[in-house]
Amino acid sequence: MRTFGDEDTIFADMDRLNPNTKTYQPETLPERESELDQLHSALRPATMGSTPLNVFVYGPTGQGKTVGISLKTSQLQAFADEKDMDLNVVHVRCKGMDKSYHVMTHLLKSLREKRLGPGEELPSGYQKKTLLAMIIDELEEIGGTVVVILDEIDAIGSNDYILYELPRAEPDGVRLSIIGITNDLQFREGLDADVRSSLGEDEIEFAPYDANQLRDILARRAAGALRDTVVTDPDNPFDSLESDVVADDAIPLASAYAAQDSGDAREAIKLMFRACRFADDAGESTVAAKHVKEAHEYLEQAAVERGIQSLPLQRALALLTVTQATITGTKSPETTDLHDIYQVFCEDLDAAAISERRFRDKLNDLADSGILTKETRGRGQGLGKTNRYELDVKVETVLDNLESDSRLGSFITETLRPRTKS
Ligand SMILES: Nc1ncnc2c1ncn2[C@@H]1O[C@H](COP(=O)(O)OP(=O)(O)OP(=O)(O)O)[C@@H](O)[C@H]1O
Repeated sequence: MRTFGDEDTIFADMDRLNPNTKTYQPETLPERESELDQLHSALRPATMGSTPLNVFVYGPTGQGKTVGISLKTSQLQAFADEKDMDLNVVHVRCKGMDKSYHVMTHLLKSLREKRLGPGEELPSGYQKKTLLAMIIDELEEIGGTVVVILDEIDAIGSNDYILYELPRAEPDGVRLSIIGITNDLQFREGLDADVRSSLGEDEIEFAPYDANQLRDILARRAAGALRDTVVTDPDNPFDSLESDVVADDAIPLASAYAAQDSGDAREAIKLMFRACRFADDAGESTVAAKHVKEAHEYLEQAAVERGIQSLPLQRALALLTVTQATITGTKSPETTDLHDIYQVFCEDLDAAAISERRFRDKLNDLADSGILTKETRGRGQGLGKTNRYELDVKVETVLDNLESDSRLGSFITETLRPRTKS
């Protein structure tokens, strides 16, 4: 067994490469200079005793929205504290709150904690209107300038009561600004026109990072995280990176993978972090492209496994039909063949079967998420076309990840698993 403490490591400060925002928050975001300038301009009225503007911030996941807004509002808070101005920032993460009501209870709790300190109970049992009145009262108790950040606000779906009412509330003696953040572009498009115009007095887009920006981000985070690794010119982090630990091609490869996926900085950092940990755990002194490749495969596999584990029942059953066909050696089965297998499975499981057309949609969903491959072929002259499906993952991966599902577990153990052994 390895012993703690006496191992060599390539890390100087591991937290700097940890993508978890609670573990490490960057002090600067040069790639978001222009977006943060726009936010600056919306918040600046607060420094002059006026009301800062409401802002709607949108862009895909992992683009520095949360961290950027947090940097800018902390800067504003520090300024206000220095000048003895009455200003408070309240951050509510709406993820997992599926209604305006939940957002309101959490907002009220956060506002109370701002004033009274941590440990406030989540209010419950109130009517929506009463809750709104309580929020307004609490804002008035706090007074001065209050910036409310509603992060991942798309969680509330179409239930946008809070987004309609809050910007219209006029608490006495309070200069209120609301910053709504979302990574769901459809949510933004689908907002009521009134809500959009009052909440989005200013709208700021965080467009996806390109590969060069990701290279700079990774270079800055690697410097400081890894031993003997420094950036000598902050304006050109990647070009000026000097390192005894990172091979020249490692960061470009990690950035290229992330840029090709979605330009997500969180993914890029996660990939680089994993590559560094692989190298470190193997006792190697250099992080090379091979570690990045290994990390990429590892994370892709982990994502596929999570995807399989969270499949709804009908999609999981559709996947099991292709798995069954693979186990029995049927090459490229057609939808009809798979639907026949599916009906037998449904009988065995005592589950209601869906039509072949809907079943085909489930197979296509699985192909879209990279768990199956789909090929459309002609059946021969005048006979139309047919879709054929194959697993894009190992049989074992499917069985291992669905076996813990309470609806399917014993069916897999008793019916499918034994066939893999024959
Ligand atoms: N320009 C940057 N420089 C350094 N790190 C960055 C940069 N942009 C983002 N990050 C890092 O990437 C991760 C994701 O950032 P953040 O949480 O702010 O993204 P987001 O746009 O709010 O994503 P989501 O919509 O999923 O909440 C964090 O670890 C953050 O520190």
